[in-house]
Amino acid sequence: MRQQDILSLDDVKQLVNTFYGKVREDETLAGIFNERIGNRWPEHLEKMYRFWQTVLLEDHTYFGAPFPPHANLPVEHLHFAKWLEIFHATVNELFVGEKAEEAKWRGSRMAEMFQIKIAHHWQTGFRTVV
Ligand code: HEM
Repeated sequence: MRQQDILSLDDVKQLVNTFYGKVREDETLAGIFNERIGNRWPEHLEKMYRFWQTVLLEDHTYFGAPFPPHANLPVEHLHFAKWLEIFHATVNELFVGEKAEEAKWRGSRMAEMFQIKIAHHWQTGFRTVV
């Protein structure tokens, strides 16, 4: 167990690899991820390193739009609750400090925002993906 903050790209990689390792074994989430990602896991992980590197280390390497790939996923509150449970547990297991808190805070805010956008997306008949 390492108890230090998330300070480098190697730390970000460790967080992302450990998190998605657990996701891929979780009965609620594994099927949803595998169905969409198929054999593109290496690319997905690379993208997520860049996403969290941008958020936590202020190294701007991610230029995507996070929401659109989630708009049509078969997910509801219970999936986001599970995502957050695994993400928070992974951060707590590996890191401690300001960036570790920020990672959990950011994950929670994004999960909240995605759920609001997904609800809106369904209500408006799939017209909005922004
Ligand atoms: C129920 C919860 C979630 C599920 C099932 C889920 C699933 C996925 C899947 C399948 C992809 C890959 C899409 C593709 O490449 O075809 C993806 C991409 C991504 N996810 Fe999630 N996700 C969830 C929650 C979150 C949360 C809370 C965050 C924010 C921290 C997040 C951030 C991202 C980002 C940044 C990408 C890459 C977007 C891009 O293509 O640029 N996801 N997600």
